[in-house]
Amino acid sequence: MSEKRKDYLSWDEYFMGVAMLAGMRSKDPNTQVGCCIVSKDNKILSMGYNGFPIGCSDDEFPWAREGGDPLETKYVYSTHSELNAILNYSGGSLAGAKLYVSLFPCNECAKAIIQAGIKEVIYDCDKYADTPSVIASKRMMDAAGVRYHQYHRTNREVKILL
Ligand SMILES: O=c1[nH]c(=O)n([C@H]2C[C@H](O)[C@@H](COP(=O)(O)O)O2)cc1CO
Ligand SMILES: [Zn+2]
Repeated sequence: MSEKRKDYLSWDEYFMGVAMLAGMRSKDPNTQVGCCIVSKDNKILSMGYNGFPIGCSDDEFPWAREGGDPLETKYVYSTHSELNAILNYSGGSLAGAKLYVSLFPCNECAKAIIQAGIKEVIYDCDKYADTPSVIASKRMMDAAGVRYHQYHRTNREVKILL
């Protein structure tokens, strides 16, 4: 009798992989972030990546990180992957859901995560851990009882021919 496959993706690999794939849609030249929101029973509810809002052209709005004029940087225009994933959900409540994201959520996304009732955050990179934004984010999630932990990389390489 043939046995079941052994090298299938774990739930964590699957959802973080989906988050990373969503991030590949980002036009941000410096940081591409992807997010996947999952129900308690492991069903994908929503996805998102960082980009400008609908109607704000990727070709007309600025992607610069710095410069004298803040209005000529991406920061005042880009919607973060986590907020996009929350806003993309049209199915009702996200209460009790888990959120997979390739970069630790900032303080603004933490507010949205908490208010949406999301209870667990699984993140990959935490490259802005020392910034006030991420420190504030962790403080709010700690206070609100949102658990967060880093994704354990398995270093599995996934090859998809597109
Ligand atoms: O939580 C986040 N989610 C998210 O989507 N982003 C996006 C906003 C920007 O487009 C980009 C950050 O750009 P940069 O690393 O160049 O500062 O990542 C940034 C954060 C910050 O942690
Ligand atoms: Zn954010």
